[in-house]
Amino acid sequence: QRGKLPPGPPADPILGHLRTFPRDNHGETFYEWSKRYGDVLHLDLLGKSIIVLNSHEAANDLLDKRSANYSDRPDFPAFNLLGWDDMLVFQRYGSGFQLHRRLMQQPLMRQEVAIFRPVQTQQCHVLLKNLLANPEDFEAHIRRFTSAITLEMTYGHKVASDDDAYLEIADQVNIVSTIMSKCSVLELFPSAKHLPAWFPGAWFIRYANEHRHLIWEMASKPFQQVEEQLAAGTAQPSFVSMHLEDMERQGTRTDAATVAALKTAAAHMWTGGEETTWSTLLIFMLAAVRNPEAVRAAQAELDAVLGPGPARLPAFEDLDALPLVRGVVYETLRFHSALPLGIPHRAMADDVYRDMHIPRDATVLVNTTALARDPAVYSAPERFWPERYQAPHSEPPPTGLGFGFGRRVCPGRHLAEASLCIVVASVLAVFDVAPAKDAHGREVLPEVRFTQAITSHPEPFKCRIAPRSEQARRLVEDL
Ligand code: HEM
Repeated sequence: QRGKLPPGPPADPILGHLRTFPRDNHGETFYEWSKRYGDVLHLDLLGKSIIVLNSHEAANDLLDKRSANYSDRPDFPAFNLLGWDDMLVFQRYGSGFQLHRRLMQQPLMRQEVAIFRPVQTQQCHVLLKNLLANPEDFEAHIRRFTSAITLEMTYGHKVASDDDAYLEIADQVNIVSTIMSKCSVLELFPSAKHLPAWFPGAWFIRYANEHRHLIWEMASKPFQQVEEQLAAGTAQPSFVSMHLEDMERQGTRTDAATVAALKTAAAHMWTGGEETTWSTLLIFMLAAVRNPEAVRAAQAELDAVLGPGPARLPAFEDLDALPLVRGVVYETLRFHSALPLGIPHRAMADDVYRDMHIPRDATVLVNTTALARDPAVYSAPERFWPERYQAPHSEPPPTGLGFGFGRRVCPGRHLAEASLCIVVASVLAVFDVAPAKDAHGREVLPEVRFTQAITSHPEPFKCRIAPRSEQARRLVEDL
């Protein structure tokens, strides 16, 4: 039986919510609307149903428990223009999805990603050295960290210096990521294709046409190099080499479709993993500057485990003994998501939820801004409070709001969490992060302002990063 559509703000009979649909700060606006109309909102965009989920309960009920109906994606005309329709993240639910998902998921399972720890540790040490030498360029150093680990994990290519030729390819990828990060939420919808040129966002179509070739250039060169290295017996273990060797053993190495899928999956490690990890580490830096108490508590924990000073740098093996450091990572994910509205899901069939009719083909968005403040899950949600995840509070980690739901949950989440934990632990172990000072020597707390797009990170801000002690400085200098 069909119930009524979920509630929402008043709509124009023809344009629906096109005029009221927020141009920016979508999460905040949807959150405000949810307080008035309920945690499941319905919006109409030129006849297209958009469902916005604003609570953990609704997101879990629909996207996890009923994932058979909500694991599809809507069409992404703008990204299709970039030639990205083969990428797992944009793939419709079906056999292509299963193949791509298997390729991404298997080597990125919790136990499997431990193989990448040496790469993450080594590049984290490069990051510490760069932060010590040139702290004001922290954004660029974090970018170098995410590019270097991605190149080595995906293709086994070790970045030895800033002149590395592959970093040029990584720069191209960053251009593509910038394209993605500039794409506004409105452009996610099929109606974007029909928008007149004057409409904010239609510029993307032209931009996509001009830059489509980049992604394939970036995918081809390093992939081909791994193939040559395997033939010569010189390949380093990586996502691509491990898959190609497996395919050799299983006799599928000559299957052009599987090889093409692997090439796309490898490119996806960049586009899916690089920008999001970089954004989240910048969100951590902003949170650290603004929450000195939480930082001090985590540093006291680090000193207790590593020895005062600290006596040594943290390693992956220490993380189990550092619940507050992990709490800082969780609070970072909750403070602001690198994907504030997740990646849209699609209802494959009509559904009824709490007497509300969810129409077939509706686009389903998760509003992480509302989930982060969900009073059923988080107490004092506005507080950056890493202790909330420990007993006796034991609030749940922000897994869904950080990494998504159901069969589309982020396959890179274990890898991403490992990168975040080792960087957060290492930076806090050796550095103090404080607000920058103005001309009069007064501290200026950076504002909480994020870029407004599908992916999101803090607007550029200044801070002071300095060694916590002479001992900390020596530890980094000696790396
Ligand atoms: C902090 C870093 C990261 C964050 C916050 C993040 C977050 C997300 C979110 C929210 C989704 C959407 C899930 C859904 O639709 O319900 C997603 C999907 C995805 N992520 Fe991540 N991610 C991160 C890192 C990575 C990494 C390192 C990789 C690859 C190695 C990766 C690969 C993917 C892929 C391929 C998808 C699409 C999955 C699908 O459509 O089936 N992500 N991610």
